[in-house]
Amino acid sequence: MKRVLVRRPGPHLADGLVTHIERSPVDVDLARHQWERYVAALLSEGWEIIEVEPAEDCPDAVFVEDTVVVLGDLAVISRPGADERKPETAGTEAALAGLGYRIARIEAPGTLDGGDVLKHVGPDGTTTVWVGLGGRTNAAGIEQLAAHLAPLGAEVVTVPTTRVLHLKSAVTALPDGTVVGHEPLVDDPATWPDFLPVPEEPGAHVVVLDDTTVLMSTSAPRTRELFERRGLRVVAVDISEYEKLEGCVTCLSVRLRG
Ligand SMILES: NC(=O)NCCC[C@H](N)C(=O)O
Repeated sequence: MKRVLVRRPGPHLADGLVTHIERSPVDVDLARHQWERYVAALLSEGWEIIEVEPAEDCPDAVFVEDTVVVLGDLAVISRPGADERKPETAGTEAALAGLGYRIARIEAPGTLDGGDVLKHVGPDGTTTVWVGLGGRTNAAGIEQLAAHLAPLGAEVVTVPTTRVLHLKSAVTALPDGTVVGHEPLVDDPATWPDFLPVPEEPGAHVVVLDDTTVLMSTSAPRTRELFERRGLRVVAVDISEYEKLEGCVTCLSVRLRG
């Protein structure tokens, strides 16, 4: 079963947080249209869409990835590092509890954003979870996540993240586990022995749709070519209005597998 959580953008999207880049005006109507296209791309790739109830007072709620870490039958509800985003988690918890997931929570003083969590299941079935320690996620949050995931056999590895908002703003993984990133934004590429540098910052962000297909932004055409030369099929979507808010393709959804 391939299901994916998404959350419709609200009316205050343009007021979303911006930390590492200059603020530029967001066209909310265009952003709505881009979100519909993003969801349509997932649907046409065979994913069942599950909408989390909108959180209209939270400008950044569309970045649903930050509110949860899902592994197996467990949903660890995050405690976002930015106070403005803390109310977003209730809707995500309700949606996942409704789908039958076991619920655990990151508690104070821990903070953790789902965008800091990169998971990979190796060919031998071992799960590695790299977690960015930086602006939004603290050591207590990582310790709690590790304790929640340990019974599921996952190994949690802390990765200092200072140059971008979240670990997954810097690196993501291709279907074969190769970790890709735009080197100037990666604190220590040597963390991953098979690190693959990509020529564009948005090229660092992929959503794995199946063993040979990735979803990525149209704003990284040279990286797209690089991936296609490696034999990957690429589905590209324009998410310019979300990129102005330091969002990327990964943060607009949470894939639920199995
Ligand atoms: N996982 C992600 O990359 N999330 C992007 C969140 C962007 C939002 N404007 C924020 O600063 O929280």
